[in-house]
Amino acid sequence: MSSSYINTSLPDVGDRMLFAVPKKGRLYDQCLSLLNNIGIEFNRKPRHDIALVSNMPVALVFLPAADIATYVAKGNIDLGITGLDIIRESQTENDTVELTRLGFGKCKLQVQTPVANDKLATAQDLVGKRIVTSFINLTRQRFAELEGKSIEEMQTQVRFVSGSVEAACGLGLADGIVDLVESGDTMRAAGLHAIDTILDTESVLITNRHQRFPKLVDTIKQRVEGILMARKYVLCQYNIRRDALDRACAVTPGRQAPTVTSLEDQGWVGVSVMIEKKILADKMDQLKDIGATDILVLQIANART
Ligand SMILES: Nc1ncnc2c1ncn2[C@@H]1O[C@H](COP(=O)(O)OP(=O)(O)OP(=O)(O)O)[C@@H](O)[C@H]1O
Ligand SMILES: O=P(O)(O)OC[C@H]1O[C@H](OP(=O)(O)OP(=O)(O)O)[C@H](O)[C@@H]1O
Repeated sequence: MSSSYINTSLPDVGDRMLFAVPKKGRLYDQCLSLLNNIGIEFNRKPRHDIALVSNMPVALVFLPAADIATYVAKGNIDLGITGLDIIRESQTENDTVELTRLGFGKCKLQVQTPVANDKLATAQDLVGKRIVTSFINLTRQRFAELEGKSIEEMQTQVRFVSGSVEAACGLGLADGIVDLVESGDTMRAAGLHAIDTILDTESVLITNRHQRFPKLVDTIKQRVEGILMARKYVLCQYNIRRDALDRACAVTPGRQAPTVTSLEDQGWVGVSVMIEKKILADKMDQLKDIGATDILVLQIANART
């Protein structure tokens, strides 16, 4: 459960909590931005995969995203950021605890076939055929389910390749593939289309069941959730006639309840309330319709729930 680094050129992590983040790839930039936003300060030397955090008893460990779930599940790492797809594929969901979904790294794990082959239009059409993927466990589970058989007995052949999965059909290695799709550009460029979705995935903050540092884990979780909330909501302030307050509160109920303050003019109140960004414009229109004035919208830099 505890860390045991023997390479003396590595920084001494001492009794620090180990926090794994992807060392490169799709999640890297967003993870660094999140660490910055939650006030984690560190200096990573070139080619070093461990960086000591200067303002918390934490050491960051930069690992391939694909391995992070396994390290966390086994207890070698206390906290980590990786994709839900990786957790499911590495079958570590029972040994990891999902703390928070992070809202980035969103994509779908999809079954894809050549557009030109209209005989392969549904996942069922691929049963018994050849599939290539980096997600063999999730693919086998899906096709065993479609066949109504166990993974040992299923007919569909599922083979592993580590990357450039989309090339497999064109090269004659597979009839279909299973791979991640975000914009769909990679899939379309390879002449493929999606015929089934196995999983909707995004990045998650995970820990394990052995938690050596529950307090620190909780602090980081709260900081992350504060940043996610700040990104999702704005603070809206407006004035409304006292007799229209009930209607205004129905339009903007807030996360818990609006804050209502008295104004010098007894017939009016000021309201301050959090509103989700995606419904803001609509809510402002509705407030205007019921007579609200001086409707102001303020960005939230950070929050604690
Ligand atoms: N196109 C994408 N859009 C959004 N998220 C993605 C996309 N591709 C991958 N991800 C997410 O990022 C995780 C890591 O994928 P990535 O391709 O960066 O892995 P990697 O193979 O470790 O990196 P690299 O390809 O640089 O070696 C995936 O498991 C998934 O959760
Ligand atoms: O739908 P899109 O927006 O095109 O994204 C999908 C692609 O992104 C991922 O690969 P990535 O580009 O990270 O490189 P990789 O194949 O080396 O993992 C994934 O494996 C797809 O190939």
